[in-house]
Amino acid sequence: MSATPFESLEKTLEKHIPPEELKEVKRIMYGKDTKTIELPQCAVEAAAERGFDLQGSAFSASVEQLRQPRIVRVGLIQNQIVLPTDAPVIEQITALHKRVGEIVEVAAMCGVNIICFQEAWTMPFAFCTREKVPWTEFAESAEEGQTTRFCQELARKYNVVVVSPILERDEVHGETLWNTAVVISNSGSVLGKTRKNHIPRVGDFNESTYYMEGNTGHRVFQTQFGKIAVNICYGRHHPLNWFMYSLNGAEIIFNPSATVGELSEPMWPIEARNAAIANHCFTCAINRVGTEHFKNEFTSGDGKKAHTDFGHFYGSSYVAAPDGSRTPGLSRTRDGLLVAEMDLNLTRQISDKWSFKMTGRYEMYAEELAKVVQHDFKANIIKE
Ligand SMILES: NC(=O)NCCC(=O)O
Repeated sequence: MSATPFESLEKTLEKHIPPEELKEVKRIMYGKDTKTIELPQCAVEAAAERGFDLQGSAFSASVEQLRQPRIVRVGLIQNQIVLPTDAPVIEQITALHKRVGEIVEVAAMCGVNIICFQEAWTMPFAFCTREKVPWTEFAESAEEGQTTRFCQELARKYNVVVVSPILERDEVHGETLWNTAVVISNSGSVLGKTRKNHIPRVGDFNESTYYMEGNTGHRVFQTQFGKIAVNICYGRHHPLNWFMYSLNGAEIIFNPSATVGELSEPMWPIEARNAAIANHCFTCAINRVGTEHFKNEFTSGDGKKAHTDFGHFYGSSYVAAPDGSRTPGLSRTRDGLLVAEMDLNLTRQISDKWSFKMTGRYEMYAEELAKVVQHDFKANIIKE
């Protein structure tokens, strides 16, 4: 990182563009303006004291004659690891529980109903190393692990749905490891789990060393606050992955991620936002923050010199709405909590306007895709 870190795109635009032009720039780049939510003073003070970025934005929707608004507040948490990566495993996990717990407390002050953490939130993103030890020791049972028990307490205490993405150890199936999001109801019970479908094979993201492609399909969780799904990290590059969650009825799709500036930053503001537009739903993109250093050097066979860090995880978590609008992003460099208020009625309102689900030619795609996946498929190219 440079000496003066680039804090966020929004801050730079606000600093350099005159107000009248800024309005137009934002209209084109960010869509219909979101409203800043006035958050309680106690939350603002706690965030300042605890050293994290706190932002609140609300999306607007039309008032309908036959349905009441369905207002939901979601909370997105992005954070750095707390201890060095060579600290004892249990101490690293406990320190992360403590840090995220104090941010969740502020989310509760802000009236958040559903909260989601970043991908593999209880550990450093050690998958770059390809070392098994001690990283596999961070894996836990989705149903009974200490992290799930911790989240159950949070859910009960604050009446909040918790989406907790962890490295899962599946003892029932021969200790298989998975990249899993556990969904905990606001009652405190484990509603279920959903696994990452797509494993990256790019740069230092050597994740296939650790866990397998998910086998839970595109399940959607009916919560008290709406129907939610979780498309974990690399799944955001796969439009059909978002699409399938949406076909199963997801109104909000969370995308807990871990990705670095050099690899994906220009794609970040586009992909989840495009998914919200294409699927008439809300999407929540969450990325971790900071640079994580490892004891042993590693390479990824890409010609780069051996190194001990992944690069900078750029945070910038945001929420996008089906009308194409989006919130400003959280900081690129600091821990943060983004509170976004939405009326879920907007999903149907935009669906009625643009009708992508009606105009999509699914039967034609299904027929053609069935042929494409055959080993003897021949591309449909007409030649002279
Ligand atoms: N964690 C993960 O899947 N990262 C892959 C890199 C990216 O998707 O930008």
